[in-house]
Amino acid sequence: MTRLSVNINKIATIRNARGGNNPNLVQVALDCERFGAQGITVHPRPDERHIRYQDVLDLNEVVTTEFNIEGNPDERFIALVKRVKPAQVTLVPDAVDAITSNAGWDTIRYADHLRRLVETFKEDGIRVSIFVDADERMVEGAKAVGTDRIELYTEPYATQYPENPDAAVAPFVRAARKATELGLELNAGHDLSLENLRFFDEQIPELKEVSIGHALVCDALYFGLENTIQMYLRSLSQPGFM
Ligand SMILES: CC(=O)[C@@H](O)[C@H](O)COP(=O)(O)O
Ligand SMILES: NCC(=O)COP(=O)(O)O
Repeated sequence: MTRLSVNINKIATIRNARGGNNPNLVQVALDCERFGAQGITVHPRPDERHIRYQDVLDLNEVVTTEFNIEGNPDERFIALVKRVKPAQVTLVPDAVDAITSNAGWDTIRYADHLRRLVETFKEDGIRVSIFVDADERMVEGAKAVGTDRIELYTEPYATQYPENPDAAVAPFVRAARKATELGLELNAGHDLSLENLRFFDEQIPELKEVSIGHALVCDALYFGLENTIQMYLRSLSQPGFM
């Protein structure tokens, strides 16, 4: 079964556009859960352009599904995650000026750094996931630093999917098999959408969780949030939806 974690960054983007509290991020998170989401993902960035650090504290008071905090593990992020102790932290190697995440970790080059981070979060009982490209060497490197899970960076899949779905998914299938062989659990995310999600999930039965934000919020403009979440759930292997 693949679980759906809704990334609510873009809800915060809209709220911040006017400086007030509309839409109310906490209420949207609660509604996502009510509409079937099995997790809430946030990705605070140092400039707080969407999710603010205070949002993470506020959400932690109310989220009852899996709370997943993604981000670049700078000092402030580490302190926040250790304070909140979410179900899962996803480590993402973002450049400070990146528009969005655009690559996975080089788990070999940064092995010592990642090993220390994994240890510090595991001390607090937080499940750790490392964001990686669909590259078997990077999966092996992730295993070597002690992570529980990896999250496959799916933007390259999403880009190639319209022209050649089989070729697009092939490296992800290989990376997923490698992860399973090594005993690593598997998440995926970035640019997954109603167009490309079902095929990805069908080809990778090992998948535990997808986190989806940008496309889901765009779809919600047309279909409404409740319908949209149900449509994404129907694209995944879910008991009751198959
Ligand atoms: C790690 C990942 O792929 C997503 O969290 C993505 O980076 C979303 O961040 P933005 O909403 O800032 O684009
Ligand atoms: N980890 C990926 C995520 O949370 C959402 O990415 P996107 O759907 O906004 O591209």
